[in-house]
Amino acid sequence: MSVAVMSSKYKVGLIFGKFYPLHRGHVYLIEKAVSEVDELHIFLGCEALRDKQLFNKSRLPKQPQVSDRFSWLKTTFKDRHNIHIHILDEAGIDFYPNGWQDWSYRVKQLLAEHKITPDVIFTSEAQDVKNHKYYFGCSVSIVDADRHFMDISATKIRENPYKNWSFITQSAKPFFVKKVAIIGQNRFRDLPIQLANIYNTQYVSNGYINYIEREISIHHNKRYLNKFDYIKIAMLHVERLAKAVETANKLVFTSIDFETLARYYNQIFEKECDVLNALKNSYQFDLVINEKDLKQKCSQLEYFETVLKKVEALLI
Ligand SMILES: NC(=O)c1ccc[n+]([C@@H]2O[C@H](COP(=O)([O-])OP(=O)(O)OC[C@H]3O[C@@H](n4cnc5c(N)ncnc54)[C@H](O)[C@@H]3O)[C@@H](O)[C@H]2O)c1
Repeated sequence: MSVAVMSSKYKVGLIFGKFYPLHRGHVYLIEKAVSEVDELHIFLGCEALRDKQLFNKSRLPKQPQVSDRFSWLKTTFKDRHNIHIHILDEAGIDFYPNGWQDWSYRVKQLLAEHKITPDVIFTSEAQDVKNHKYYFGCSVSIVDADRHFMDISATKIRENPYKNWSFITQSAKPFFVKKVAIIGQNRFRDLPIQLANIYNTQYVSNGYINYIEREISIHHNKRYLNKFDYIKIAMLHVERLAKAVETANKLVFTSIDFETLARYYNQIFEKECDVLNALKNSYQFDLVINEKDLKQKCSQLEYFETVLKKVEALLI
């Protein structure tokens, strides 16, 4: 039995965007567009000064680089073989909407380079239709101009990524996840687990901590962990954190940071460890709370409330 091959409305479609950051409204536009074309080309527009300005105006915890934005698109559409992603360097062109002529010229150069002849441009910006038609001479298809289907914009996400978390694509979320280390002993040790439960997210455990603390407190001659074990423990922790970030809900919690680990090493072996020191300086936690830095003689509830307040402040 032969299967009828459905023909697309258009052969080649284009989409332009900054994807700063990539959200589900963009994905809706792209998936809807690709159902009307044989091949879809997405152009990720980059302009260093504009991108920096957008970041400065935003409440994003760190600036997404071109490589991040490219990788969000690549990851999201990794199984969509007729979606092609290109980087469009917009350097030196007046910012939208003042540079249409130069901008379209730059786009046309890139299209020629890749031998792309567009039949249609997809956008949700009704005000751009006239210019797209004029400069590219092809059809323009408007998708959900009023954002009925996915009521979100990248501006809103930049203003508050945590409030708009559900709109950020799964591929982009790890970039925004904040890492929190809550360090302490006894009942303080439960706090990162409690918070992970409250925030419906991941706790990254490290079963070696109890061991290490025993080695510090009991000064016997026999050591169970050698210097290399410490490096292995640190690397394992980096790996576990990275894995947790992949599926975390805004935050990940753990009970050790690398500064503490380097200090323990120092105490035990009475020397510095270059690997742990490098990790301590390069690995960024967004919040580290150490029991010893908090007011002493607090009740468990007071500790809980103090720490919770600090964590809440990360998501504002
Ligand atoms: N320099 C110029 O004069 C000029 C002119 C035209 C275009 N441009 C460039 O084109 C790019 C346009 O980027 P942008 O700001 O539109 O990017 P964007 O990343 O905000 O949006 C990308 C696309 O997704 C659509 N979209 C956004 N939210 C949506 C939602 N909720 N539902 C459905 N669709 C949604 C937008 O309409 C756009 O078509 C930029 O790189 C800009 O510099 C520049």
